[in-house]
Amino acid sequence: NNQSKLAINMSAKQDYDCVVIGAGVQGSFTAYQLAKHNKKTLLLEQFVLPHTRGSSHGQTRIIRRAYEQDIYTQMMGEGYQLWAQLEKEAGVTLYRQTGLLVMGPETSGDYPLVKNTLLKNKVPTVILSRDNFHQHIPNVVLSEGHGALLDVTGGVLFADRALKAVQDQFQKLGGVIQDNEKVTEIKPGPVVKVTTSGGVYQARNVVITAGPWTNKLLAHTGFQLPLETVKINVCYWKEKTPGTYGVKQRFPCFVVTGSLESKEHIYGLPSNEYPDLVKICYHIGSKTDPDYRDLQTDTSDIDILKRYVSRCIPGLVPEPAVVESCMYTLTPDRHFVLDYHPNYSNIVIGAGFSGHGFKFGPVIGKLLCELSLGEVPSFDFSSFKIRRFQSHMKSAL
Ligand SMILES: Cc1cc2nc3c(=O)[nH]c(=O)nc-3n(C[C@H](O)[C@H](O)[C@H](O)COP(=O)(O)OP(=O)(O)OC[C@H]3O[C@@H](n4cnc5c(N)ncnc54)[C@H](O)[C@@H]3O)c2cc1C
Ligand SMILES: O=C(O)[C@@H]1CCCC=N1
Repeated sequence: NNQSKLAINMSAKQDYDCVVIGAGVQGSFTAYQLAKHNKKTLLLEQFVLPHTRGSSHGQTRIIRRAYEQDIYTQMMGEGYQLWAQLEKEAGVTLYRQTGLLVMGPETSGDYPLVKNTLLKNKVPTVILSRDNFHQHIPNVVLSEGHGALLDVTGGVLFADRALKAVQDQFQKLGGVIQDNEKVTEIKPGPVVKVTTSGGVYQARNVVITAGPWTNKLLAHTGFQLPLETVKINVCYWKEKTPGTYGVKQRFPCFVVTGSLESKEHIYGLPSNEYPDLVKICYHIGSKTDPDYRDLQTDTSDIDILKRYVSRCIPGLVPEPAVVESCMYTLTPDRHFVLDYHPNYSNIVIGAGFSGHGFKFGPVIGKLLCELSLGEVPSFDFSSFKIRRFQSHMKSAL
């Protein structure tokens, strides 16, 4: 019976080269890379897969090279190649090029930084003038004082499909996924002991990619990162005329960048996953505990979105037709954490993807794998090291 199976599992320790904790986009790509390097790898997930309770679910995500900082634009150079490689290996389409429309205060905040990064890194870009904006992007109103450009490489990633593809490839390479197994204890040491609701595992190396639950897991190792988890209301808005903002009509993904004066921080994707519904979200959420996400009921973001939609996207009904939930795990500077655990060099942490990590999944998986194998990382990850938070950190002991 189940009880005795559990008793047998709990007593028999199973050995792996590496245990990856958390089967979101980052853990799944890390496990896949480790298996590609012939490492005996276990990917643990607390929920039954696929699930909708973390940060990687949903049908779509934006992919883009448009960023304020060179490092992300450059990382995505390799990112696109690795996405294409997975598409080829798995025989599925994961990326649809739509372009990414960036709009924002022309001379302040993030817009001029993004423009500069794109041009400096020679990313195919079209700068739109106020005069020709309407001709290229009908049915969107460009706010007064805003500039607009198109990152031609931008588009949609089919997120759920991508997660399944990378997990399938991992298993084809001999990797093991145990879902519905929550990690309840991590005992660091030269061989790390990982206890779950279903068994006990040992590995020379562990990678923690637990998204919003990262600090709950790190508490077992006596360490905490300065992370904040927020809930995002994922809103879908109905087209007044079906197809006006459709992926098939090549309506682009878009981002409205903020500045000190205008705190819009809004982004959207063409209608695709639900017929005639355009996904538009606010990039700032309200603090939540991932185990009680649905108790966070703040909807002030939806009020901001309603005003924006009615002012700038006149072809949509300014009331969301569908609202789903997702979470960001924020660092104070909104940059990722990709590093060794400060006290245990055989535990690697990938966390704090701050609401923009999906597109980087293949690159992050590669880097976390390299760190775990003790290899020299293939790109300079100094911006992502934990020591930048020295003043924020506190011990959980
Ligand atoms: C609304 C929304 C829109 C976004 N849009 C974009 C976008 O357009 N483009 C983009 O690039 N990024 C976007 N992102 C960000 C991106 O989706 C995230 O950065 C990324 O999914 C984070 O992945 P993760 O693997 O770190 O976390 P998660 O997906 O949360 O994975 C962590 C996993 O760890 C598991 N876990 C936790 N604790 C345990 C435990 N004790 N035992 C076992 N398993 C455990 C969890 O169940 C979970 O499955 C968006 C995010 C949201 C919420
Ligand atoms: O990461 C992305 O591209 C999106 C859009 C901007 C805000 C967050 N996620």
